[in-house]
Amino acid sequence: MPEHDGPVEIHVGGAAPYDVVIGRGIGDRVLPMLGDGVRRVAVLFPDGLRHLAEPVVADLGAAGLAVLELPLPEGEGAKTAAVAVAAWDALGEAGFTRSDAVVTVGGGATTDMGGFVAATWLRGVPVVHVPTTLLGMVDAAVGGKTGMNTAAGKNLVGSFHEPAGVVCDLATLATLPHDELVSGLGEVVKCGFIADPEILRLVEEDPAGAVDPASPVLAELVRRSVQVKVDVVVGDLKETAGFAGGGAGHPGREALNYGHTMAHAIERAEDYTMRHGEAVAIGMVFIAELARRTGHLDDATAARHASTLAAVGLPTSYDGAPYEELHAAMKVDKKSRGDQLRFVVLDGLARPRVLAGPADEDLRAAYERMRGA
Ligand SMILES: NC(=O)c1ccc[n+]([C@@H]2O[C@H](COP(=O)([O-])OP(=O)(O)OC[C@H]3O[C@@H](n4cnc5c(N)ncnc54)[C@H](O)[C@@H]3O)[C@@H](O)[C@H]2O)c1
Ligand SMILES: O=C(O)C(=O)C[C@@H](O)[C@H](O)[C@H](O)COP(=O)(O)O
Ligand SMILES: [Zn+2]
Repeated sequence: MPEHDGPVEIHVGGAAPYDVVIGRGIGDRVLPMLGDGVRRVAVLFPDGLRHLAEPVVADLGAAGLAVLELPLPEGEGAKTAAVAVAAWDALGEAGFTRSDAVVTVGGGATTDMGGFVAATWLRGVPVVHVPTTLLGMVDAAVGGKTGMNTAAGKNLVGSFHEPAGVVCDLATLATLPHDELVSGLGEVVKCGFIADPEILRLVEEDPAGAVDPASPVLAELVRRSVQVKVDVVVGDLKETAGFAGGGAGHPGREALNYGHTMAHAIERAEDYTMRHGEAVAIGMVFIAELARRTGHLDDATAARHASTLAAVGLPTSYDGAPYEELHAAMKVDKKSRGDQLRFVVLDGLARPRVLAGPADEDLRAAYERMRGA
């Protein structure tokens, strides 16, 4: 996406179609996405990002909409039942009806919680997402997965609720801390491995550009990653294709969970203090080794995981929790069926498939590789 070009629009088809707009200085695209009938809007944002929410609030107010500002706790602290209850109470007090809507401004934690509030209030009101992290733009804000964590694990409560639109304003990335930008690259690289190897080439060719919020390389990575996500979710919004297919063919939406079975276990072991994209990076190194050991993936493609992730400063090893703890946490992953763990592995570059019930010996060996052993 060359710098001089205008915004790019990626259409998401299906029963509730919407657009993802990617560009710079495009905050004014929120209002038209809300539609004509909307009278009131709740804007949810982390308290620390008030400066990014304010222009959106002002724009909606200037158009005559009544705006209810709902500041949330920072980051993962927003994804709790208590925060959902507080938001529902605020909407109830303000008398929000089905002609009202939600707008989220923030990272993936904000779009997950704001999307969940929109999905559940009156069984669903429209939501427009304005992701302000790389990870939110390329992944969390697109595709309609919403939710929160429980004591048992990551994202265990939620629903599918597609947004009415997504506005990825690359200008907001200017204030994003470097480590947060790098974390988003975890999901970008994931898209490269599961579907679009050109992403890997771009990252490997110019790792400095990949982590520069002003670079055209990053803009192109956002565009390509959003396209990967859109292509997957339009075919399998509710993530049923992989199980229905018995593991033999493309896993449908479960492909987007590449690296996540271990990643979510690590995040829980770390009490959600590790960034999601960092955990996904480590989880991909784990799963690449499992795929290699079980005869799915060649040595070079498996090794490429750690080298590409390390090139942009992502972690590739983790030894903070014992195998037994991580194994127990992986069992509550949504891909599990009964006692059987199911993973997304690669049968080769950009060829995802499901691996069900791998041998404990292989899991332990992949865990040892992940520990850097
Ligand atoms: N629903 C999905 O499909 C999906 C996909 C991927 C990830 N997720 C979820 O997304 C979450 C991670 O999202 P994230 O990586 O965006 O983290 P995050 O939402 O926790 O944001 C990270 C930090 O950056 C701050 N921040 C955000 N934008 C900023 C900006 N422009 N300038 C300065 N600071 C800014 C936030 O306030 C926060 O402190 C996880 O909970 C993960 O499970 C969901
Ligand atoms: O959109 C999806 O589907 C994904 O799996 C994208 C993931 O990057 C994301 O972290 C998602 O929230 C994980 O979903 P979960 O169902 O494992 O909680
Ligand atoms: Zn993820």
